[in-house]
Amino acid sequence: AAADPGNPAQSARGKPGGRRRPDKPTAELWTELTGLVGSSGSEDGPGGAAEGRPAEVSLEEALVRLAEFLSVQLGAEESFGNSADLSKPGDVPPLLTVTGQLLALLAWIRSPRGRQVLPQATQPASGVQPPTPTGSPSQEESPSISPRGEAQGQHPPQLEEDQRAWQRLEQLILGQLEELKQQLELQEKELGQLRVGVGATDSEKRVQHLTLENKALKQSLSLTRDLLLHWGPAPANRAPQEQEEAEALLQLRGRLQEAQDTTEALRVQLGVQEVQLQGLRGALRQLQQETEENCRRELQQVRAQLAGLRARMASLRQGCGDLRGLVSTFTQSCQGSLSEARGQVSWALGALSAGGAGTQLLEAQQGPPTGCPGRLLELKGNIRVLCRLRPGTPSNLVSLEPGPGGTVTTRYRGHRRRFRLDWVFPPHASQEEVFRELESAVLSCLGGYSVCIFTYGQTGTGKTYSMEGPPEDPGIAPRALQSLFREMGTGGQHHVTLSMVEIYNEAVRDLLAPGPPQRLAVRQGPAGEGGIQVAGLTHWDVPNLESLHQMLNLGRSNRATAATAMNQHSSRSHALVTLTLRTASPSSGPGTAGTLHLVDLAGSERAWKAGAAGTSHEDRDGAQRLREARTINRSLLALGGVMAALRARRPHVPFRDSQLTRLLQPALGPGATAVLLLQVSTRPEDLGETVCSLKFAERVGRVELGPARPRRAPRSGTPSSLSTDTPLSGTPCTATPSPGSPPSPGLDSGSSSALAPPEDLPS
Ligand SMILES: Nc1ncnc2c1ncn2[C@@H]1O[C@H](COP(=O)(O)OP(=O)(O)OP(=O)(O)O)[C@@H](O)[C@H]1O
Repeated sequence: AAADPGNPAQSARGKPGGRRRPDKPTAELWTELTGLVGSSGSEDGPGGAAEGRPAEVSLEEALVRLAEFLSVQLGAEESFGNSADLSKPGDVPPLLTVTGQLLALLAWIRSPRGRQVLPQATQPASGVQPPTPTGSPSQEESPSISPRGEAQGQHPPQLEEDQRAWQRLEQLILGQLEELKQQLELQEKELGQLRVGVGATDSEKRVQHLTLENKALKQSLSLTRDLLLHWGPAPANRAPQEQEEAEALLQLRGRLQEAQDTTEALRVQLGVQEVQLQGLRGALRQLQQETEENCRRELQQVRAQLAGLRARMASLRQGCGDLRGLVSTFTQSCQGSLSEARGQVSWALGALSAGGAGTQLLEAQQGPPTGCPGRLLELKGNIRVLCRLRPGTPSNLVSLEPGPGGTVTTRYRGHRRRFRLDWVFPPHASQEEVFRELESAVLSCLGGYSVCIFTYGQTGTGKTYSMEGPPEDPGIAPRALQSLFREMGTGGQHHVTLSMVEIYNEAVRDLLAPGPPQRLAVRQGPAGEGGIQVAGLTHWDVPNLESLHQMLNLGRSNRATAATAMNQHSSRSHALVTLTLRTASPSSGPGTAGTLHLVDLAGSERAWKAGAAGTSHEDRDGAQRLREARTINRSLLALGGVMAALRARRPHVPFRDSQLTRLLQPALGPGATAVLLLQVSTRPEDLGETVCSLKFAERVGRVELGPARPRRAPRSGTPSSLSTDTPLSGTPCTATPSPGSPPSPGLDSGSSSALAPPEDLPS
């Protein structure tokens, strides 16, 4: 009350009709109260005794006035709309609580027991009449709050009534105490809830509220204690009461302290929980991130595994297909071998029955070769890759280990790469050495095998040199023909035919046609029979080696060549020479039809390097070279695609992508034997293309065509040069000249005038 002396007066002034006593304004009550405080204290108090009042005021009187003041104060608060909701124990204002406690104290003082304990304290020490507390907070609750003087002057029935009222009040106060207890319990419960962990902000507010309440309670209690100390009975008489009060106070203080401690502990706990909560939130966030990350990673792994499984499944499927192919190839090979054996047996039997016993051995020796070399090749299903290095300035960027299973090592753009090939010929290797390695394959044609030898490489690396060679040092083709004719001897057991075409700017031209070369149409053979047909292609019977050389020279001269920056006599086309060797079959059994394809591919080249970059109308030659280079590269690319498909054993092989691959289809079919002679340059400026060529050759080396098997000769019709499966039929072919007759009038002279290239070909 001493802490805020101004407010009571102000609040009382604005509400004259409240519970406040009309004849005693709040200011007056306050003055009285402060006067009491001053008078009850020491003499240096704020002047109560100095105003002439008696020095002693009874405790009861003082409490009555204090209660009166507080009740007026409560009334004022209520009138300003600050009325508390008494149904909620937590909302009971401290002022009401203190007032209630004061009233309880007063009731106790006025009770018989209180009067016994405090006989003097309830009596005013002097003759001061305390004011009548008619404006007490609740007339019903405290009917007997009246000055002690009045009580003394009352009649006995009135006294009894007072006592009953006091008892009621006592019960009421006890009820209030019970309520307070309940409040405390509720607070404890709330604190418990807070402990459980309600929202941090609400909890803090609640804690602050409770702290304030505790503070107010503490203040009210200390005020009560002060009042009790000041207005209590004399030390001698007050001892038991003081002790009791002190105990009660101690209890209250203890409870207060407890509540404070609890609050403090709760606050600390809340702080800890907050920190823990923050930590948990952080951990949760981190956990979420980690989980997301893990999920993402696992998803990626699963996807990768799935992709791997798919790839594996695809490869397994492919492997299955390959296996099926191998099985069928094996079956076919067995059947082929069987029929070959049957043919040989029947041929031998026929020979035996026709001739005498003395000639048996000789004829057996002159019979169809058993094809031992071919049988050796049968075991190698792969395309064989031989590599020949062009003579030139030695470079330390290309090194080699020559011989069978040799290697070529390149150092290109800081990468060292080693390529292993079936055979590596050093730059100084002779034409003879190269052919020796191919001879067995060439001779296997006599046993009915299909053999294809093709040269591949960058322009100017010696493909034509290796295939044709100069007259003084012939290459593979002349040597092969010579070897074949030597092997065949003069027995006339074989029927040899020859055809020769070139593919220039994707046009197929007959290099041995008796007249100007015509563009020929390439078609797929009849459905189910396989193979291809070249309509109008001339097949020449070759009676002897001399005629064969003449024909080859003629075809070679008809081939399109031109001078480029890389090669003075660069072949601008792919040339295919096809030699068919049919055994003159005995009447009792079928013969064989071997085929030898000799393919001199045009060189792969970079347009700018080959000096073929001209595009202007004036530079017609340059434009022509550029066009040639483009078609050459495109067809070589198609050949690479075919090789890749064959190597991967894809069900579809893109033979139709270019004329070159279409014509090579029979030569690269199942059961055929193919040999690639790779020509490379060791010049540093050609290193890029050397590496590309070696890579291509390495890939080709992995292509499996299946075990080689001989072919049976067709019963009739024109021999098939480009399709070993099916004879050319449907479109009539050019009449085959009779054996021994020259192919054309100009053939003997070797002139190309009779078979002059068309106007669009370079002369
Ligand atoms: N091993 C070799 N020994 C001697 N000379 C060679 C050898 N290889 C190539 N040459 C020479 O190199 C030049 C080019 O050779 P060739 O015409 O055969 O190359 P190419 O690869 O056929 O070129 P293109 O693809 O342009 O037709 C020729 O003059 C040839 O004589």
